[in-house]
Amino acid sequence: MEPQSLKTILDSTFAEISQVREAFTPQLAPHEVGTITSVATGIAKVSGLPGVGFDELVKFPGDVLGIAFNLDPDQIGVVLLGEYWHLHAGDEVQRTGRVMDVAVGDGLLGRVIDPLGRPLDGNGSVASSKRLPVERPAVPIMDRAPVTVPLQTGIKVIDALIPVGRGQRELILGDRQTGKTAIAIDTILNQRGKDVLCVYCAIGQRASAVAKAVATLREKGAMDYTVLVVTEGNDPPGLAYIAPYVATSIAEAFMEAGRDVLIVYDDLTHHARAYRELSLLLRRPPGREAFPGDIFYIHSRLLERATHLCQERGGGSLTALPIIETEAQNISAYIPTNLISITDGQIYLSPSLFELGVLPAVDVGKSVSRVGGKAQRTAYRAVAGDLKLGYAQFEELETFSRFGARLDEDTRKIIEHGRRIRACLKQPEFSPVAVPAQIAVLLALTAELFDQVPLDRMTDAEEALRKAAADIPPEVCERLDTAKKLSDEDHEIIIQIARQSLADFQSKAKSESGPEKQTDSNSKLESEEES
Ligand SMILES: Nc1ncnc2c1ncn2[C@@H]1O[C@H](COP(=O)(O)OP(=O)(O)OP(=O)(O)O)[C@@H](O)[C@H]1O
Repeated sequence: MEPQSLKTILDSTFAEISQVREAFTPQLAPHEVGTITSVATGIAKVSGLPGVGFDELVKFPGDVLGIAFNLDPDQIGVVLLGEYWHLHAGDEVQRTGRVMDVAVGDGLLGRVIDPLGRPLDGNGSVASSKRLPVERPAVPIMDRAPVTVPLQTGIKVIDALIPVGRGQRELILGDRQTGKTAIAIDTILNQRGKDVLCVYCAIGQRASAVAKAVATLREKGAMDYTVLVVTEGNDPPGLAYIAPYVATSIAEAFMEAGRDVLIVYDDLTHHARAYRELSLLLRRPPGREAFPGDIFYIHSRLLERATHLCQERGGGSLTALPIIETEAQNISAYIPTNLISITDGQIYLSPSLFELGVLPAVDVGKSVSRVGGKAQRTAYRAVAGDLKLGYAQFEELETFSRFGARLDEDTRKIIEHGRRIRACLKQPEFSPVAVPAQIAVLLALTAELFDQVPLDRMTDAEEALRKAAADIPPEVCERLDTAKKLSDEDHEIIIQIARQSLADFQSKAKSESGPEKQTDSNSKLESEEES
């Protein structure tokens, strides 16, 4: 090599090195690291993180995350969001400088995830480009619109008597094993083809119950428009605590994109219990039933996020169906009363009706929908008043008649009519009924067409009428959806169809039984009275 060229090479190398040296600016990022002082069930106490913010995520060894919850001057209380068996006092804890967020968007549809967004369905990672914080302020009042569009549940008793509107919050409450989940799942199934997306949030449920819900949704083809956020009973309480907020952020993202969304929280009793556990471990002062003072706030903050957005914000809606489990039918316990006062109505499921086989076991007298009536379709409104009155009168007289009191003809008629209303409102699970079929059954009921059908044939008669409702002309079905009032002609068309389909049952009733047999139950009552 030429000496000249060697010098040139060395010069250029030195020039490059000095350029890099000049461009280099040392970046010292302060990294706050604290240490665990103690670990308990689902929480950890950490010292040495004085700058940590409220709700900030902190990272423990083994990539376990936690949320800074109690900020005391000398140490912080952290809610752990993962398995904590390997954590010990003295382990290092790092700040992350961010709050908890979750992946949102269409990529989540059909997926089953845990509250940290990790897939539980074995279908690989969730495809999503957008993330939203888990805790978000509710939509301001000026951006909200009144509830005007119905959310059909497909359950006759609810759509007719306790209607739910899109953007409403309707509580489902009842003792254990009374069919609360079944109502929520049926409502999700009924949204098939109705342009409503669903989010089902299972909180602290048994693994078998979750597996059953997932299997049902899958089998009935409801997964295409549903997201499931799942925590099981043996997960850390921190996961149960954040699960509904995560699910709500996922639902809100759809709502803000102008979609109608339904969210089910199954159930908030477990959520309240998880929060109580965390609060007691963090030594927050206990209040009524040992729940912390802010238990009302955590639920109201959650449910306030359900709303109907105004047109300027896209017109989307988020309907919430929170579920609460009562103990010994005590609906005036602390958490149920809180939730009743936060929501816009409640559907109460009675264990006594469940035992009698009246399913769904909705106690109409204790259930109410405060805003849904305004959103209800007019065809329902034409029948709902009579139906409610007839059913309420029946319930009152039914109890009375059990004492063997002598009943006059009018009273007997009310009781017999009421029994038929109850029979028509019965419905097996996972079989939502379409609007025209529901209207046909309800109109036939109020027109007293079922009153000549014997009670033991009511199930068949009702089914026959539902099938016959397929003959309602499409233009009439359309008007049932849109018309301001059910016209006399449409009313007559539906009644005619009902009359024809019930004729068999009625004539058989007459020919088989004659007048004596028709009043079968009456004679039973009379014989009871005489004895
Ligand atoms: N309409 C119905 N027709 C027939 N069976 C029903 C109906 N609704 C609910 N069931 C049955 O009742 C049982 C209890 O229902 P479900 O699990 O929905 O109740 P739950 O109140 O959510 O229970 P839990 O308290 O365990 O959460 C289930 O076996 C379910 O199949």
